[in-house]
Amino acid sequence: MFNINIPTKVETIIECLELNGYEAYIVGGCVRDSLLGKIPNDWDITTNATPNEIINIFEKTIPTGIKHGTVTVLVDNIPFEVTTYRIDGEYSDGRHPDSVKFTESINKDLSRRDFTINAMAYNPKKGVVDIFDGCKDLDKKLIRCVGNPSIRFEEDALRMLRAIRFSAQLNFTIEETTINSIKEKSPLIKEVSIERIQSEINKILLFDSSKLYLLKKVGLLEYIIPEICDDLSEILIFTNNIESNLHLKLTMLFRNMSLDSTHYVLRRLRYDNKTINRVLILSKYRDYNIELDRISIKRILNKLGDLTLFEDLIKLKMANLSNEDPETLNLLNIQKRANIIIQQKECFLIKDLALNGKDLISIGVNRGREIGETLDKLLEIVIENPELNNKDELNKIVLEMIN
Ligand SMILES: Nc1ccn([C@@H]2O[C@H](COP(=O)(O)OP(=O)(O)OP(=O)(O)O)[C@@H](O)[C@H]2O)c(=O)n1
Repeated sequence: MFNINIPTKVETIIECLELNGYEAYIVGGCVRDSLLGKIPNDWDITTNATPNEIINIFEKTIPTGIKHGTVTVLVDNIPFEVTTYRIDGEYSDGRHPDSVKFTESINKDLSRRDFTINAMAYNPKKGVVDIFDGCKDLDKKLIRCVGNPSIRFEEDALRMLRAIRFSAQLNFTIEETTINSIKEKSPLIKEVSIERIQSEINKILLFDSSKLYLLKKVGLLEYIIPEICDDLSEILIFTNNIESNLHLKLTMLFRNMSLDSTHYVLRRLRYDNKTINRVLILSKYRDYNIELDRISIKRILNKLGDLTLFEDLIKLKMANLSNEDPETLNLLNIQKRANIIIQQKECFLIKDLALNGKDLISIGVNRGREIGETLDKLLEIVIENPELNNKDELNKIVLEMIN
């Protein structure tokens, strides 16, 4: 019998439910990850107690998803999701079950789950409940639907993307009937909300971006990002080569697209403004030629706004080069010099000038556009002559400018 090390708080919840006459198991991802020797992200508990019964048993609960049978139980203020065994109803929108029916049977609850490796439950006294051979599939490194794949994907079309995400996350293969069914059902992905799709795409990119080729192979990519379908194999050489960081991966993924198209696709995929801005600025300066001299480095630091994006730009440029390429060494030296510029607090942004807009007005510069133009000129002077970045010197320069 397998033994899973369950956190004490989770064990307390299971024991409490049992003492009140109910069954309780940990279920899904935490069983899968524990059997793989990985630390689970979270511990989900499933029980035959109804949501009201769960609320009555525990001191502190939050009815987080009562419609779907989920109650959050707080143990020492740590939240755990406890869900009543359920059989889902029809998913007419391919997203949410129209109705949720509870059941008394753990086996029925496991039957409605997506993949065999996610359809196992565990109880410290009873061991692993594994009616779909999830353990065998873990050994064989296989992602296989529970029962009929077509039905599973019709219930929730996102599961097609989840299959590819798990294959990226665990480095597993997708079993043949499951993959054939994804090929057949791929148009159903159009029914799924873009937010859920984006979240899975991000995980694929971060776990193993090379698995995006599978997305194309099964026909899903043409519904999600058709713009990159044609030259995907070339794009992936670069995308796989860059560190696992979302905006770097996205910048590489859209490397053959114009800035306007990149912006359009990122908006369509509902990325947040911070991610969009980072990808756009990195895409804009990806081919910018940075010289080793401090002035050139400060100019690009100014365009990017901070050192982190500068480091990202260097990483992007290096990912396009071989280790032996002399440009690699040059880029490393540029990076070192940028670090020194930052350490020495040299000014490359208007906000770091020794004078601000208010100071300029008091010196006599006209309000409005002239203020911005003067600050731009001062910054250009200070980038070339860092020693002039103090109030007295800049005052003198401004007075000369306006007289
Ligand atoms: N579309 C879905 C989503 C989830 N599940 C089931 O609900 C469990 C929990 O789902 P989720 O938290 O999304 O994923 P995990 O399997 O826990 O994996 P991870 O935390 O690594 O994302 C899954 O294991 C699976 O049994 C499902 O059958 N169909």
